[in-house]
Amino acid sequence: MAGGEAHRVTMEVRGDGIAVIAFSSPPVNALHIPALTELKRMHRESMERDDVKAVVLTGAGSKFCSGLDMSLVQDIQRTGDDSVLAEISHDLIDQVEDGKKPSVAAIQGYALGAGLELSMGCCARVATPGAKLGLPELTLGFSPGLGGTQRLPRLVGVSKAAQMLLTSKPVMSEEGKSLGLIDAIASPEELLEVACDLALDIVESRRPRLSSLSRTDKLGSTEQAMEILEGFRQGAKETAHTMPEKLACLDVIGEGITSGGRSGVLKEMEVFRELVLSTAAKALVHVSCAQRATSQVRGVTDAGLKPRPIGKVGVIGAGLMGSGITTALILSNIHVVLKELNSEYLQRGIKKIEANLQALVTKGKLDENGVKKALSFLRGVSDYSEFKDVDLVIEAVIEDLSLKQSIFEEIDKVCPPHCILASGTSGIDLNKIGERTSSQDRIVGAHFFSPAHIMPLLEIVRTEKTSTQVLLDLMTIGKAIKKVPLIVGNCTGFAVNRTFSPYFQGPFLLADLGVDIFRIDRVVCSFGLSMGPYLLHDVTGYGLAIAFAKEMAATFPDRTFQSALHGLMLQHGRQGKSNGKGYYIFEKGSKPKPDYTVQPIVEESRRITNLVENPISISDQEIVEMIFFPVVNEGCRIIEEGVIARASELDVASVLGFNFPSRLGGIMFWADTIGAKYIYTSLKKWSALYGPFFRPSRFLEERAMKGIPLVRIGIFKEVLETIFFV
Ligand SMILES: C[C@H](O)CC(=O)SCCNC(=O)CCNC(=O)[C@H](O)C(C)(C)COP(=O)(O)OP(=O)(O)OC[C@H]1O[C@@H](n2cnc3c(N)ncnc32)[C@H](O)[C@@H]1OP(=O)(O)O
Repeated sequence: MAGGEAHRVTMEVRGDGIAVIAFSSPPVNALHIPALTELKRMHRESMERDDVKAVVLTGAGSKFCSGLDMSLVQDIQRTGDDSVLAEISHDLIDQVEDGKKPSVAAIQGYALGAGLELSMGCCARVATPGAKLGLPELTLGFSPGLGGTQRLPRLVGVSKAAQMLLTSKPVMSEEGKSLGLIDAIASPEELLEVACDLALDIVESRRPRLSSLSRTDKLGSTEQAMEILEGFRQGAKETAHTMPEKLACLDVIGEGITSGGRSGVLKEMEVFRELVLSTAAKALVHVSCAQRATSQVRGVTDAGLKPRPIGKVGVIGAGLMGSGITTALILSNIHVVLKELNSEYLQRGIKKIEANLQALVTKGKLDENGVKKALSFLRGVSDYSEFKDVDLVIEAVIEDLSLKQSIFEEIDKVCPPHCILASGTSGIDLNKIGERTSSQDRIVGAHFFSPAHIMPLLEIVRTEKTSTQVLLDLMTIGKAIKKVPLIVGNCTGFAVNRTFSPYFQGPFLLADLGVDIFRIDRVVCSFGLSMGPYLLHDVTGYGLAIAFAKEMAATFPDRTFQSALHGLMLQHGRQGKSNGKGYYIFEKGSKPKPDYTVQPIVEESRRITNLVENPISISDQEIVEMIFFPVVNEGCRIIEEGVIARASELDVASVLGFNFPSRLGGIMFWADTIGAKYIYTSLKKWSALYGPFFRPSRFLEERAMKGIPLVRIGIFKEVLETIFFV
């Protein structure tokens, strides 16, 4: 949280001479300048006071600390000034470690990033059961900056420390205890008492006072330690071209081993500075902050309303989407009545749900008890009799307007008047879906991304009539099932599919210009997407793409490029993965292979479209640009039309809903790293050469001419300040 008032640090000196210093910055006790300044001041005071023998540092509430506040990280990135970090390292953590009196950390809930670093400065740590302890900085593109790379290896050994740092995975306090990171585990009720007792034990020499940075007992010999690091280095080298921070982090640990902890801390600061200011770190922090900012929606979360409880949900349709949505709901202990037309379809859907749960067991994310528990929240039905007490209905049938209209007409009658009526459509106009109901204010879109129990984005589509309460309720249930809810306006394709609609056209236009389709897939993968567009279409099937292309062409006839290729593929008996034959060949047990016998079909499409006489010759970079600049362009239209509230929301949507590389910061952030002017000029050139698909939007043109970025960086701070402090 940004700003000053929400941060509070208190000190209470107990009768036994222990000063309990508690810092509070809800909701996760992230550290920002005001809290750090207060913390430093109070710790210094505790060292000076005669009535204080030792200090216990703790977080207020049920959490210790989630690390440095993200808005502070963004401030450092914006100004390039990280002097504040050196101050914290020197004036706080070093003071905690080397001060006249011992300090003990009492950790509840979690200690992450700077939180764990602060606790490692203490001479002992007590944690609640299951508390998470970790250094997740590498997921943000930089390495720790407050001594974490030096103190962690000295507490848990080089191998475990390198593993924790490189994977960014936290350990629980129980493992932390066996590793030596934690000295004692205590229930939340006893935590403070145990920490105070431990502090007194140190004061009265019943326990040694240990300084993490001076310890060497867990490091082993220099040769052994360097050999361990070399092992990790070999693994990190494979990804070094995209993730250099892993190697840099290992170098910093190495510096501490060969030259001592102090020298390691200095090197760590230098590397932190370099990495935190890199484009990748800026991009990753931007996505993380933009994601958090989506939970503050003007006119919804600040409307003074309380979310209503959602105890029971009706899901209509047990196909791929319906079963995924149901899986997500029952995994979060929400009662679901799943409705299908008949028991055969229903059983098929329930099997899919069971398979979804078993896949989580295979991945180690759920155990058999968890499966049983989740299934106990599910009830399959084939009529609406059990819908009389549901709080929310999510319709997830096929994309057929008249079918959806009749379903909504029926649920409008059978469900209670407070029940939210949501459609899982991925693009049909919600006004049309709810046309035959008498309650437009409770109609809303709940667009999940497939597989719905895994993909984190939930696009909540509002019409002009959707009530604020309904939006708030759906946001709340979205969060409860671990989704990132994004409220968007109602238009064809909504925000995400509409923005990315050119991605379903551009690669086909390129093929019709003579660019090899397998090269297109390779280039898109090297750009950072997990799958190229042709393989994606094989996997998802062509039917959906053809239907969506028709819908886009009907709404935006002036700029939609329609390729004949999918239709031709179907005519030639190629359906993609579903029948094993598409652009790729699908064989059991092996990866999909390009099927070069598809070339005559691609040629046929080229002849039909007749865009150019001879195949064009372009570079890999131009392929990326010709595919993704039109996406940026459509995103600009979405922003201009107000379908989303902030450009950064498209970054979140592109990363979470479309797997756009987070290291590029999302589609609009990436566009800004290239520059609106270059994108505009390129689109203008291609539009003259290859048609209106590339025509630049007015918004892009305006930004290009005025030299204004498409996204306002630092959105997190700005949103929070607007909501909480203005
Ligand atoms: C110099 C140092 O080495 C550098 C650092 O310390 S960098 C920071 C490293 N720390 C991190 O990356 C931790 C990131 N946070 C998390 O992993 C998780 O938020 C958590 C485990 C702390 C809590 O998870 P959970 O309980 O599910 O809550 P979650 O929904 O994620 O967050 C709750 C709220 O806290 C906010 N928040 C979480 N971490 C934050 C942070 N570091 N700064 C600011 N706000 C934060 C979120 O915005 C969210 O706000 P909202 O209610 O308005 O949406």
